[in-house]
Amino acid sequence: MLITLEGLDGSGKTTVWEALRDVYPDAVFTREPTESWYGDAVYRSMADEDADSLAELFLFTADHADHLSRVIRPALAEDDLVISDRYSDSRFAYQAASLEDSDLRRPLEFIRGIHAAFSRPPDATIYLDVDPETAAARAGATNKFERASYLARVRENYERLIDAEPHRFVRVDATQSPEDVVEMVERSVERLVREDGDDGRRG
Ligand SMILES: Nc1ncnc2c1ncn2[C@@H]1O[C@H](COP(=O)(O)OP(=O)(O)O)[C@@H](O)[C@H]1O
Ligand SMILES: Cc1cn([C@H]2C[C@H](O)[C@@H](COP(=O)(O)OP(=O)(O)O)O2)c(=O)[nH]c1=O
Repeated sequence: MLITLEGLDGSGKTTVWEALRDVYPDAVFTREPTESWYGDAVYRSMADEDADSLAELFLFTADHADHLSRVIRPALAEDDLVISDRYSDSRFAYQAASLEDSDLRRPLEFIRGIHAAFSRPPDATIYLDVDPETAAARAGATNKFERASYLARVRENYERLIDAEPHRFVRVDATQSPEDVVEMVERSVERLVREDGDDGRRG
């Protein structure tokens, strides 16, 4: 089963991802951007204010393709629980915001279309919901994506994704204390894993 963690920068994904590691020691914990030369290329582009947004989309997507073949698909073939800190929804939300003012029509649909051809959608996605101002303040604006005005557009895209697939997402109020957020997420993951097991027995 593949569970992804999504949300704005500073929403607390890494904090809950670390906490889940203690609860599920046998699960595969992974993240995007990945730790690979593809991930390095992505970080290089992020550090460049003038990077072309379309080229940047394809760098992130190349990193995802490598992540799928090297980590995600092999782990799922072994029936492992996989928990990824960011995944394809980050591309749909962030790169659609970056490409909003480009010549590209309907960037979010375009990016989803590219992924539909090759990706493996998550079984469930925990969305850590926080306002853009809190997110930017927590993240410390260390990269070009961590500005409140940009994050506001990213958040709108996440809302569109949730509207399109309400059953895949679990929304957690990430303005609560870290302890409360971790507890909510742990309870949600426990339920998702249990329901997945029930399905398996029925199937
Ligand atoms: N619920 C929370 N309330 C307040 N601060 C938080 C909360 N969750 C995380 N933080 C702090 O915000 C910063 C970003 O958290 P992090 O888990 O790295 O978020 P992300 O991975 O989503 O960018 C860190 O300094 C972290 O300690
Ligand atoms: C995976 C992914 C990340 N991003 C952005 C979101 C973050 O600003 C940045 C990841 O940087 P990172 O330092 O890992 O931030 P975080 O801890 O918030 O995940 O890359 C995209 O724009 N598109 C993507 O597909």
